[in-house]
Parts: sequence; structure tokens; C-alpha cells
Amino acid sequence: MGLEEDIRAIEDEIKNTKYNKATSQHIGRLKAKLAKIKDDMVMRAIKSVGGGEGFSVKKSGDGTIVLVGFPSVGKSTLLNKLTGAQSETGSYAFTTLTVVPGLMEYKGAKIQILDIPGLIAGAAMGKGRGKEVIAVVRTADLIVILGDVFNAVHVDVLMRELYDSGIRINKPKPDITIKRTGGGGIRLNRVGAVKLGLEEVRAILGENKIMNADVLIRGSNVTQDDLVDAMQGNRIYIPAFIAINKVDLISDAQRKEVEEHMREKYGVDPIMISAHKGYHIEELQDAIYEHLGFVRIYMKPYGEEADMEEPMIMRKGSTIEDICHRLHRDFVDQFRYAKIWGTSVKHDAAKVGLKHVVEDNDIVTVVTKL
Ligand SMILES: Nc1nc2c(ncn2[C@@H]2O[C@H](COP(=O)(O)OP(=O)(O)OP(=O)(O)O)[C@@H](O)[C@H]2O)c(=O)[nH]1
Ligand SMILES: [K+]
Ligand SMILES: [Mg+2]
Repeated sequence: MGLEEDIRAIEDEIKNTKYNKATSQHIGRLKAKLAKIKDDMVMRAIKSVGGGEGFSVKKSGDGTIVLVGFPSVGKSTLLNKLTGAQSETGSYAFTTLTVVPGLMEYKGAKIQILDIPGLIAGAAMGKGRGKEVIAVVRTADLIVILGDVFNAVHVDVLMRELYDSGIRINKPKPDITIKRTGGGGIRLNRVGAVKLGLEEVRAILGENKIMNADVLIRGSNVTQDDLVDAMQGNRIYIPAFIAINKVDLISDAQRKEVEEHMREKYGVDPIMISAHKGYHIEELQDAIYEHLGFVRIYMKPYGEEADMEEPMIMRKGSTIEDICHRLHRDFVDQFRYAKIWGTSVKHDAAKVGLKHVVEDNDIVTVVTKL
């Protein structure tokens, strides 16, 4: 209990100290200290569970999503609806005790969905098999945060537990490198209008006994928290969105109220669904597909018709080189050029190289040396 009290005390002090030039080093030190205590409790434990019985699931398909929510919000009901799996459901908490996978096929993509036990307050510290559950969440490509219409406030608790578990949601990884050196103190290189100053950086790293290092920070909105994250080094950056289940149980007016509340709080419209009745399930599938960032590529063998039946599913940002890797291990070496019909090129049948980034619905011919 001692450590948890320490944590609350430091959190209170951070909250009650106004950030300015005079206090910035002190706050930085507190944040670094807090992260260290939390990590000692959370991360070591997560590493030590290493799967656990019923918790190691092999990834499969073109992407893996995980349904995170309090007990009985309807995670298993939703998994079954989306994938035809048969995860046990029940009107009591902790019906699901292990990880149950299912496979959803949507727009040609095969998406693995993981149903997990309910997450509760204190999960990051290990409550309710929290460590095992979080170890699974950390491996996902996308998190669907599921609430229900009666407990939308729980979403706050979930966000906090995920944060305490080193999971950063809907945020690109800050561009920070910390390279330890043998001497010379802390040297700070800043690219762009970085606001963090040398004294703050020194205070934060010093809390972790890093006295000598070359630090490179790029980007104007890098914060103390980002630097602490980079120092701790075990953070994971995952996209996520919110869905609210069981809308069949409330009136239209009540539904609007919940929607409004979520919009104000998180700045986005939650997807209002009923896993039971199948309401807005297609919208949810679309959101999953969009957030995973898939593009469909149609291959056209040289001199033949394109295969418009079965697209190749790639992640957004993929290049011709990525496609070559998928096709055959020799294709990159043998590559001459590719031809593209679609939105990624100015005119149809344009020739491109390995580094060209493809877009959804592109038709691609790869031409190799003989
Ligand atoms: N009315 C209504 N009931 C639902 C809906 N989705 C799930 N339920 C019910 O809510 C209860 C809990 O559903 P589960 O799917 O077991 O919930 P869970 O989140 O998997 O629960 P745990 O595994 O215990 O964490 C069951 O009685 C379901 O029938 C829905 O959209 N509408
Ligand atoms: K349940
Ligand atoms: Mg369940």
C-alpha cells in the first residue's frame, strides 16, 4: 500500500504546482520519479506474466484489434456478432476469463478480434488479472474502447489504466533520442521550436541517474511527459476509438445525451451500437477498417487483366517495395519498374519505383528482369 500512497502524493503535488520557469525542473523531477515508481510496479509485473495460461494468442490476419471495457459492457456479445465466434456471455461480471480470438472478414481484409476479461480500476496494478489482460492489449494494432450506455463514465477509468500501463492512445511517438555517453554531461540538440529547456531535461534524466547523454528532440510540442516516456522506453503507441454499447436499452433523447457527453469530454463522436440487436454494426466495422489504415491493391500481371476479385491488403503508407516482398522474396532484387492505374499517380499506367507509396484501389503491375 505504501507505494500507492506515494504515487497519489506525487500526483497531487504535480497537480497543485503551477508550471512556470521556476517550477519546471521540480515538476520534471516529480514526473520522472512518478513514472519510475509506477513502472517498477506495472512493467516488471507485465513482463513477468509472459502470456499466462489462456493469455497467449497467436496473431493472425492483416491486423489485430482488442476490445477493452469494464465487465459486462458486452465485449463477448460483440465479438460473437462480428466474427461468429462463440465466446461465453452472461449477465454477471467476469464471464470471460481468458483471451478469446475471432476473425472478421471485411472488405477483403482479415481482421483478428480479441475478446478479453473486463478491465477494472486498478488493473494496471494487477487487479482482476489486469497484468495479463494489459500484456495482451499492448500487442494490439488497434484498441476499441467499449463502454455501455449506463456506464459511459467508466471510459475515463479505462483511459487511465491504459495510460498507467504505458499505452499511449492516438498519439504519434514523439521524436526523441537519448544516447548515453561516457562523459560530458547532458548535451541537448533541438530541431524546430522545441520548448523543453536544458535544465528541465537534465532534471528529468538525473532522476533516472542519467548524467551523461546526447539528447535529440525534434518537434515543437514535445512535453516533459514525452521525455519521461522516452526515458522509460517501454511505451507503446496505439490508435483507439470509443464505442458505446446497449443503445437499444435507452430512448433517443438519452442516447443524444450520452453522445453529447462523450463529444464534450473526448472531442470525438462515439459510435453508438447495440451488439445484441446489431444496430450500427456496419459503422463499427467501417471504423475498425479505417483506423487500421488498410489499402486494397489489385494486381495486374503484365499483359493480362487485373484480378479485381481478390485485393492484396496492405497497411496505409505501404510502398511498391512492400508489395514486392509480399509477392516473392526475389522480387525486390529482380525489380525493374511498376506501373500503376489509380489515385497515387498523376496519369494511368505511370511508371514508378520501389519507394512509391500506393493508395487504396490502385491497380499495380510489377515488371521484373527476366
Ligand atoms: N440489451 C442489450 N444487452 C446486451 C448488449 N450487449 C450485451 N448485452 C448483455 O450484457 C450482458 C453482458 O454481456 P457480455 O457479452 O457477457 O459482456 P462482457 O463485456 O463480455 O462481460 P465480461 O466477460 O464479464 O467482462 C449479457 O447479458 C448480454 O446479453 C446489447 O447491445 N444490448
Ligand atoms: K458478462
Ligand atoms: Mg466477456
